[in-house]
This record gives sequence, structure tokens and C-alpha cells, in this order.
Amino acid sequence: MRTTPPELLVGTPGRYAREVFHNRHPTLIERVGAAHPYAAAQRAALGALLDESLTGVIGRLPDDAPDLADWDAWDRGHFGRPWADAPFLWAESYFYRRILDAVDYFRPGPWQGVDPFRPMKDAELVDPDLDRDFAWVADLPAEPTDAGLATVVQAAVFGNRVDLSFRMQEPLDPTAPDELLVDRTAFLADALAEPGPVCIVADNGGREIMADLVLAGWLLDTGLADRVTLHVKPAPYYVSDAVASDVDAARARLGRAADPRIAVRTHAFWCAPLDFHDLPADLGADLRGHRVVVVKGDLNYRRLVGDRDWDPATPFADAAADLGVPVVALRTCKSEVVVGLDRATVERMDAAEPRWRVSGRHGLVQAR
Ligand SMILES: O=P(O)(O)OC[C@H]1O[C@](O)(CO)[C@@H](O)[C@@H]1O
Repeated sequence: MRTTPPELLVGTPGRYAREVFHNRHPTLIERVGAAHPYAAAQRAALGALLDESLTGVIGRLPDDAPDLADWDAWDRGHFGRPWADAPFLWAESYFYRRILDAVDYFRPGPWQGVDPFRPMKDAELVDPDLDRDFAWVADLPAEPTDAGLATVVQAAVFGNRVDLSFRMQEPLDPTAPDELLVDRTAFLADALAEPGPVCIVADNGGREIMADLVLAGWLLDTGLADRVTLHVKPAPYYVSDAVASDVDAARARLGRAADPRIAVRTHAFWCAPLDFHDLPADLGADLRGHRVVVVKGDLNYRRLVGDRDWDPATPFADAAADLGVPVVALRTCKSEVVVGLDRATVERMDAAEPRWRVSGRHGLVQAR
């Protein structure tokens, strides 16, 4: 019987979680403040949140928070305890929720519903390089070939390469080669041997959701899928995570009409600080209504396997939550968590590139 390793914690010296809190979050808070004409009280709240998260104890949401009951249920005893002692996944998720509180996202008034990350997300979609980056779409085969599937899957993997929260810290080297460390694309082909409904648990907007829409459209057009459900976040999260309006914006940027075969859904759980082992029953039933579930991105990967100090040679199926439906994870490695690698690959990567687990250069197509 395999023992489950401990959760990664925010404050462990020398570990990635601490870097995210101490190096990335100050930049993030500064950029959010600079992007909007917020009132003094909102700026003060952003600054206070940053200070609290670096040295203080975890404060509760205010009494008027509409999701207070959710967070009381998700608390797990962390409120009132030092941020440094909290699990990385829990604390990072709550940090993003507290940003929304600081900028009055849920409070009646002029800032209600204003996405604090919107200017950063919009800037990505006006990048003229996007046309060149997606030129390959015109050459996709009309038939469901292995090569076509590999192309759309890899675009969906590497569309995840550089999200906006990640860009706060890791410099993007456009000349760096991308590499798939594990490639179970054939598992997806097998799962879709009979056409069926496909669920994509989306991650970022911008380039990534554009690639996800291309993947969805190609699966539908080639008859591999008969409908696609895109699950997006219910509120702004992790800077660039897609909410429903980001799907619309990406569709428009691709020059595509709305496709009635693609449904957009959400669930409060997608912004919860918990992993897929805690999936609520209604969401689990929704996912099981599909032939296969495609789980996108680094954060969803951490949630799928558990944000723990895994031995990278742990079999993927031992770590990944059993959702009762075939699951394919498409992710570039942008945090320390990784499983399902063979020892030789781990040794090769450790020797070649000290930051390979977090550099965003290496991709995974894993399945169970
Ligand atoms: O957008 P993605 O692929 O989920 O990546 C976001 C990742 O960036 C981080 O915020 C910092 O690495 C991680 O915590 C998170 O897993």
C-alpha cells in the first residue's frame, strides 16, 4: 500500500510555493493596483493582504461575503493560523479570493463584477502574433487522423505554457524547445473510438482557451466528439484563468461563430481550495456524463493528483483521483508536483535542467 506524501506548504524554505508567495505575489499585487483607478481603501486592502500573506495569520472573509458559507466549509482549520503553515494549494486559492474581496468584486458598487485581471487578459488577445501562432489551424486535416489529433493536443498542452500568473516570475524564452515528457495521446484516441461527449476542464483564457476551442472544434468537426462541455471558473482566479466571457473573447479572436455543440459551464468547486479527491457529488455526476474528461493546466493537475511532495516515479493512476470516467491531463510543468515519470527521465531532467519542474518548457499528456 503506497503512503500518500505530505502536502506542499507555503512557508517551506527553498521550495517553489515560498517563491510564489514571496517573489510573485508582490509583483501581482502591484500590477493589479496599477491596472485600475481603485480607491484608497481598495489599494490599502491589497497592500494589507500582501503583508498578511507574507508574515501574518489567515484572516476570514468579511460577514457580507456571498460565499462565506462555502469558505467556512472549505476552511479545514486554516483560518487564524499562519499563512506560512498552510498548504500551498489552499493558501494560493484563498489568496486569489481575498484579492477579489480587496477590490470589492462581490460588493454592490462601481467595482462589482469588474475583473481585476481584465486589462492583463485583454492585452494578450490583441497581440498580433496570435494570427501567426494560430496559422496552422487552417491546415488541420478534415479527417480524424493521428497526426491531426497530435497537433491539436500539443497545441492545447503548450497553450498552457505561459499563463499570466507565471509570467510574473519565470522569463519566457521563445527560443526554448518544448518537450513532451509523457505522451498518452493514443489513450484519448482510444477513448473516442466511438464518438461521444467530451468535457474539457479549462484553465487559462487567451492563447490557451483559443487552443482549447480549436481542440474542441476539431474533435467535433471530425466526428470524434458529438458535443463538448467547457468547464470554466465562476470568478476571476489565478490571474488568467478563463471565465465565461474569456471563452467568448477567444472565440471572437479566432473568428469563429458560437458553436451550439459547445456548452460552457461552471461550478463553485473550480475556485475552491480543494483537490479532485473532494469533488462534490453533483460535479462528479456531470463529469461522468462524458466519454472522456480533459483536465487542462498546472493548477488542475495539482488538484487532480493532490498538491503533494510526490515521488515523480509514482504511477499517474495511483496519484490521480478516480473520477469514474477516463481522464486525460494536458499540462506544462509549472510547479513542483509531477508523477508518472520513469526514473531515467527524472534523472535525465535533474541533470539537464535544475528548474525543469517549474520552467514551463516541458509538457505532459497523462491519462487514467
Ligand atoms: O495556469 P496554470 O497552468 O494552472 O498554472 C498556474 C500555476 O502558476 C502558479 O500560480 C505558480 O506556479 C501555480 O501555483 C499554478 O499551478
